[in-house]
Amino acid sequence: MTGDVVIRTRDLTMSYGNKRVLDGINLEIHRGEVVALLGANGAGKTTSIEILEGLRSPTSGSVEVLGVDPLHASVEHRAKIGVVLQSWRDHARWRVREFLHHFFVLHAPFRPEGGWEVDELLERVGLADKARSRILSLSGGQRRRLDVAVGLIGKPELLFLDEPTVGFDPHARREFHELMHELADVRETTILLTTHDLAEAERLADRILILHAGRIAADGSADALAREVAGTTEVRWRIGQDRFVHATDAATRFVRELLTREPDVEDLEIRRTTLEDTYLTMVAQHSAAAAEEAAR
Ligand SMILES: Nc1ncnc2c1ncn2[C@@H]1O[C@H](COP(=O)(O)OP(=O)(O)OP(=O)(O)O)[C@@H](O)[C@H]1O
Repeated sequence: MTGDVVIRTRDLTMSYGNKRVLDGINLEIHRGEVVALLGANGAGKTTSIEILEGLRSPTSGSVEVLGVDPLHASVEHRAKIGVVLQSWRDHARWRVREFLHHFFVLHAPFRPEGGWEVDELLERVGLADKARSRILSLSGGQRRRLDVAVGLIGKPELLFLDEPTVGFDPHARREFHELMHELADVRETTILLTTHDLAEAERLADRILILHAGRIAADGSADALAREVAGTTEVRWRIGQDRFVHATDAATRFVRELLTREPDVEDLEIRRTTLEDTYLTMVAQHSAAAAEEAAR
């Protein structure tokens, strides 16, 4: 992680009334990183993103996004940031191309080198054949793709995506993932996304953050987190009536030695630890640690 710091929070807290949602978040995200923010419903993901976007004022702590406090950012500064929020915008009678063109014009004064053309972007999000359709005639997934296009039109340096692929069919999801990889790898766009789809997080993100009980319960690549919990791979086998399971980082060597040692092995299964396994284990560990701390 050598790039510039694009997002920095120090001791960030957020309460709604007397309900503490974020409880001292310290975070640095670097240029070109793709970071997935995970957590249960109500964990504070949207709240965090809204604070980083400058839509919400935190209770305490400091926030810097592209070097400035997002609450006091200029229009020029905001133009460097693309946003795909959870909520739908209500522009039912607009036509798809007209709608995207509207945002293109808004961004025009700040247009960076190599920005998207409207038709090029419609093509990339798979809406070229819907360019003249009214927004009200789009399916949920198509509407979501248009939201993504609106977030991208200014060629942002930083992209916030709140559950971007809800309603996407598998094909659209695959194309979206390819586009995100291209943005991060070729254009060095920094991406912070929330998702409940852990397979998507694993596929897309260099780095996973798990938000739990107002704190960052885990921070690392999917592989590194899996290693923290146990091994990255689970090996299962049976000898006679007895069943065995072993977590390891070196599955091939382990299996080779096992078969040499135990010629009667049957039902051998090798299963990579998924992010879902890691997530559930880490949240459980964090809950137990928090309960222990509260009891002290
Ligand atoms: N404007 C608000 N006023 C009061 N409480 C709020 C407000 N917005 C969010 N909350 C509460 O803050 C907590 C965090 O909400 P937030 O929407 O940030 O969670 P989330 O992690 O994005 O959840 P989800 O996965 O369901 O989208 C929840 O308990 C929610 O009820």
